[in-house]
Amino acid sequence: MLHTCTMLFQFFLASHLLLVLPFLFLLVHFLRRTQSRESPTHLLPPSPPTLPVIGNLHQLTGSLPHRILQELSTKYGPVMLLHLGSVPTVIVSSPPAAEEVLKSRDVTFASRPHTTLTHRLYYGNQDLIFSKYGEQWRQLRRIATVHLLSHTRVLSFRPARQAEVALLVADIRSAAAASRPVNVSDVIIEFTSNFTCRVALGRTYSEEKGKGSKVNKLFDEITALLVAFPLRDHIPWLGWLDRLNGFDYKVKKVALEFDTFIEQVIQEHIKMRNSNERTHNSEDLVDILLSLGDVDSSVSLSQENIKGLIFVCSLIPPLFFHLNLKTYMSINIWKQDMFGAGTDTTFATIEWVMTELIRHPNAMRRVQEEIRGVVGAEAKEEIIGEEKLEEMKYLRAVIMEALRLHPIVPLLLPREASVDTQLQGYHIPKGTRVLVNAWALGRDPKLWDKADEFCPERFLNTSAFDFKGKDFRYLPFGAGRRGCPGIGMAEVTLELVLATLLLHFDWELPDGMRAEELDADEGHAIVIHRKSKLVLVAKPCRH
Ligand code: HEM
Repeated sequence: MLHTCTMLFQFFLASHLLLVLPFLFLLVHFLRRTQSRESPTHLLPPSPPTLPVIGNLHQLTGSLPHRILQELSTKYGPVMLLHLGSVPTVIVSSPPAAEEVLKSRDVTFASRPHTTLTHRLYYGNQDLIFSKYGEQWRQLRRIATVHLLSHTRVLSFRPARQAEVALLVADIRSAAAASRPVNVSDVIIEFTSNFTCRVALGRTYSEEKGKGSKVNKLFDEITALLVAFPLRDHIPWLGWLDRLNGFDYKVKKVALEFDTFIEQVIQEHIKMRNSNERTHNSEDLVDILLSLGDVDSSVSLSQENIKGLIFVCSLIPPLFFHLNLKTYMSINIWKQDMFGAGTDTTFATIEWVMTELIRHPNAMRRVQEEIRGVVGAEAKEEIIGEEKLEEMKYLRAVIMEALRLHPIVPLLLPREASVDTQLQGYHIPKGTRVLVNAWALGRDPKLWDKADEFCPERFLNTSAFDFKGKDFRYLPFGAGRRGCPGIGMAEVTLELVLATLLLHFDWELPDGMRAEELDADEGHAIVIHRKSKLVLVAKPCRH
């Protein structure tokens, strides 16, 4: 009896379900349509058509990514969704959208995506640049701003800065005396790498027999990996191919060798600290990191944190630069990654400023007059007093304008939405990557008068812009809580080097080349350098 009842009930239920299901289906469909029409909360940003598996990757070839993305955004809008393989990536290229990412929803977008390489080379992302937003990042950021890159610390590096600037001037003088053109790119990279090496490690390793070539080889391997394209990061289901083609093995091997090297640097510093056998006068960044626990009880750093901080504070790249500059150049520095947060960026900026000044003789004349006027009688001295830099307003405007046209990290560093959120009314699912196209913002004719022209005057007599991202049209150092913490260090280095070069020398193009013939092509990289090296003739100036 019970069995019959159950059968009848099941039949009844099934026949009703058959009637009810189409109705339910229509209801859900209707609700969905009403919701998407009435509220934009589930509307994704516009997107160019995608191909299966690779998404929009095929559209990113042929030119530089920031230029391609700028062109696409004129068609698809300032908040545009691309699929890089299977990775949803939003590109932002208007001031209100940038402000939402970097200011009003800063916390939501404060994480960085992790990739195979950053995870394995950057100590499981236990560094500052690639840390997810959270307690670990907060602690590392505090250490960087309070202990490593504070105003007082930047001042304390003055002797190292001045000593290296003196060597730079001597180098250029000797080229001028021999009537040789100066390879400005080479001398500037040597300066920035030597300076950072002094500040960071307090010494160089170049003179150690045998070690140089071993470390060079390691660096060759890292560079090769940095320009590779791990499938796992963009098309995860093909990740097994990374194992099959040996990529995973190489990354593991290089990460291990690299760790052994950093470990050795740390051990040398510990030994020196214990025995008081310091070979240099002031503390370097490794010393500071190692003694942090003694001076700040709130700091607790793991070995991985220390190594990660050493790694990102540009302590390693300059070392390699120093070990063998020629090898470094020959293995193609132009393809370097953000590996040298401090070194590479400062070097590339100086190169662009000199390029624009040579192409604009009026601006060159004006900035030289300013510098020579401010320095006055002191001009006989080789090195400018750093307190004089404050007075060089036009020089600052020149640097700002060069960075508007050539923001050397044109897409900033990638961010990631840590929860489902909104951006300019569009729905942004958790995990979406976000790139802010600072290059497009700086060149937008709707935002700037004569947007493609070099015109430093636009930054004179105005306090509307700064390097911290006060105005979202101008973001060469990013903005918000993940904005660049090295601005203070970069500013003084850039100003001192440029003021010195422009004080002591008049600059010309070689072989009768005309200013309009000098190219300003950009190389392929995350930090954008000139494509070719900048070679100029320096004529010592008697003031
Ligand atoms: C002209 C020189 C420089 C430029 C143009 C520059 C630019 C940038 C940019 C665009 C970012 C990403 C910001 C964002 O995502 O909003 C960044 C981050 C960073 N920069 Fe710089 N930078 C320069 C020099 C330096 C120096 C000298 C250092 C330190 C020695 C440094 C250390 C860092 C670090 C650690 C981060 C990551 C911060 C974080 O994720 O919390 N930078 N920089």
